[in-house]
Amino acid sequence: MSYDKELAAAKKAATLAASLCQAFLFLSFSTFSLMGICSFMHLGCYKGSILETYMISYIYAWFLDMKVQKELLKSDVHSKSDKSPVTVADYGSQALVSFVLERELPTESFSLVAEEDSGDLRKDDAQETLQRITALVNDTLASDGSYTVSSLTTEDVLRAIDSGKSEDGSSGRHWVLDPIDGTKGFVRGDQYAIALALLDDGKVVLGILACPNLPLASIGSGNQHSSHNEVGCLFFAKVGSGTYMQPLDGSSPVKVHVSAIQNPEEASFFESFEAAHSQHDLSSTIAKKLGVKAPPVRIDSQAKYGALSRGDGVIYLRFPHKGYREKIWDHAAGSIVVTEAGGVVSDAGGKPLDFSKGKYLDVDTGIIVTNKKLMPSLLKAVKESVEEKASSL
Ligand SMILES: Nc1ncnc2c1ncn2[C@@H]1O[C@H](COP(=O)(O)O)[C@@H](OP(=O)(O)O)[C@H]1O
Ligand SMILES: [Mg+2]
Ligand SMILES: [Mg+2]
Ligand SMILES: [Mg+2]
Repeated sequence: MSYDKELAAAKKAATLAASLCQAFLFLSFSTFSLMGICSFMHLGCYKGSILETYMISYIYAWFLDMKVQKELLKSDVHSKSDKSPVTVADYGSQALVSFVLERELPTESFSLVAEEDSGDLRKDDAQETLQRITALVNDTLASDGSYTVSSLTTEDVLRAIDSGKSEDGSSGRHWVLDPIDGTKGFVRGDQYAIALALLDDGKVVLGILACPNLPLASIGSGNQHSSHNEVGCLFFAKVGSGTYMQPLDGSSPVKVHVSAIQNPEEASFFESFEAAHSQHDLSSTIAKKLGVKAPPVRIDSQAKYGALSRGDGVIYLRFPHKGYREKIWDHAAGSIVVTEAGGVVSDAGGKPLDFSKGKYLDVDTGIIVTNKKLMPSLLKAVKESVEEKASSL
């Protein structure tokens, strides 16, 4: 099975969803830039040329932005029943990916296991939000121009969000989508990813990670905010064919490989930015035991898998706090991106991840990722550290 058609469709869907997300952030920024200009002129500062005024206003607006961007985004950030955040862009991205996959693969039956659903958007008080989502989807489709569709209605968008809705991944083909992975990072202006994978009979056969804020250059030394770096990476992997990375603007892909570092003293490791998502103290004990010298590189989302697949770091450690159950959309795309680049992804007991059991991914204690050479010593350090932590409680 080649999965070439599916890969092309998935790349297109994830790339368009990435544009939607960036447009959402840009619009948020522009709204406040405009407010900045208006406030500046209102304050009676209009004395020089139009250009000068514009430039000074822009700087003024930029300062204003820095202060209020979080406030602005709050109006488009909602809280789900589990208290986790979801934004207008999460829903828009899911609707768009679902729309593009169905358009590009009309002859295939469509089954989608995705993070979001339309439940909250069907409530009376969500109508304004639903309209903003619909406008964002329509604007993205219009600026892409590939599909001759009249504008989608709010009902079309609700239908697209729930289209193919499925929880069963044990047999047949199922798309697995996280429309924005790392929503907290997205809202903060940090890393996030659109993560899309295809399961065939319970196995991940292709995966895409669109990481709009990830520098094209290595973030190995933790320079994810470097202003010299161009950003926007698309990672893609197909079973048996390796992993590639290309700029999100569409330039040529290059094949990537995990780092070959075997000496932990030269290795750096990734973990979640959010301490609530992973036990940082446990990772630190493991790293020390292993002999890792570098401090952790903490970034949001499956951008960690992407960065590891191209050798920016050597290890990714994820140990959710007790009671949390991992979901397949948080790891399906990332895991194939790393394994096709030569890495290994397992739970803390060394078992491969099993994506065939529906939306949950039940793992022993946590998820660990590294290259083949380092995995045995990492597993040993993990086992000892987990036992030590358990006996100290
Ligand atoms: N208490 C918790 N423990 C572990 N993971 C959690 C968590 N709460 C939320 N998450 C998951 O962590 C993901 C982000 O991963 P990371 O910490 O690597 O950035 C979230 O994805 P979403 O942002 O798609 O909801 C969410 O699924
Ligand atoms: Mg979420
Ligand atoms: Mg996620
Ligand atoms: Mg998400």
